[in-house]
Amino acid sequence: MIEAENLTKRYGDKTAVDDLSFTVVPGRVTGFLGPNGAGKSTTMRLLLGLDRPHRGDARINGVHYRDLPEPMRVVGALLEARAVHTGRSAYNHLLCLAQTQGIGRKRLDEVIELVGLTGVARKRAGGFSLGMGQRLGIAAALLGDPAVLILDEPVNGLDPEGIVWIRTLMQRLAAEGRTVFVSSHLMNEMAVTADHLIVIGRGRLIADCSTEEFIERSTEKTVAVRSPDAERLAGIVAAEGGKADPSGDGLLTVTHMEAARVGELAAAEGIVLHELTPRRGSLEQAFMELTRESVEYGRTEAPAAEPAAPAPEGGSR
Ligand SMILES: Nc1ncnc2c1ncn2[C@@H]1O[C@H](COP(=O)(O)OP(=O)(O)OP(=O)(O)O)[C@@H](O)[C@H]1O
Repeated sequence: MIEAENLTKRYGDKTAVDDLSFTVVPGRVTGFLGPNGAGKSTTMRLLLGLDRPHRGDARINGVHYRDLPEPMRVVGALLEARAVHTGRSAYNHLLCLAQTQGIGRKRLDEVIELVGLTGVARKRAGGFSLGMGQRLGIAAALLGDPAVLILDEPVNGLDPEGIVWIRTLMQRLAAEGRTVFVSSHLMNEMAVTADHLIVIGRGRLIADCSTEEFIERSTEKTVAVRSPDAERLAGIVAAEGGKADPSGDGLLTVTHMEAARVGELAAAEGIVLHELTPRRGSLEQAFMELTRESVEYGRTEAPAAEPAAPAPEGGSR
């Protein structure tokens, strides 16, 4: 469990984290979202005792990070600005870390295998690609078999296969009962990875709820209706308080009315439907909507398009 209580951190006259309180519970993946400069990395640094808050408190499993006797066995972390500029091999890099906490070579081999670096473990880590460096960072985070994981942008630099791999790994770690707290700016990815979201803007809490609820709350639901008699149906929907926008080819986008009601009205009037699909907004839309006020640099254009995340295995989130 991770607990942040009234966390506040200032840099000069800039308040990076502003009276932030939240709890991250075990057994699910909790996504940490916020526009650039919202304070995500600062919050993670505060949780990990790498920075001192001006006010408030951060605890991991009830204890301040600095008071953990063997921190790597309790919390594993991957920080965004990690960069392994080392002449050491990946194996030796992990071995040094393991030795500081009395972690054996068996576990070392396990994590190297787990992150898929077995073939390159003896190669110089400094020459690794961004994606391989990311895997090495994740291996380091997992070394102590910790119950809590704090991962800052773990999918950064990973290819699509790597992204699915880290998603599956995070979900598995959470299913094992661990606390998994992960920041990302890839909304589609978070939508299929995280069960719960903590969203911040300008250092303040904006939302702390399930991913479903976040999308539900912040985007308008629509219904896609296709009918050879779209024009007449649009009039009927409008007369009943809905709004139907035609977009050609017999397609209407209906708002302010549930799909069931549209179907009932069509049936009552003997209007044939070729499609009736409830649609909900995307996490990206919800995020843009909720954080509009708190984008730090007054950005007005949409963020760079993100490739759609493939559906998770065996899930529909
Ligand atoms: N060491 C520092 N000195 C001065 N200002 C800082 C420092 N670290 C962070 N900040 C400022 O604090 C605010 C929060 O930064 P932080 O890196 O925590 O945000 P973030 O949500 O992680 O952003 P991003 O998504 O861009 O990584 C920003 O305005 C940033 O410029």
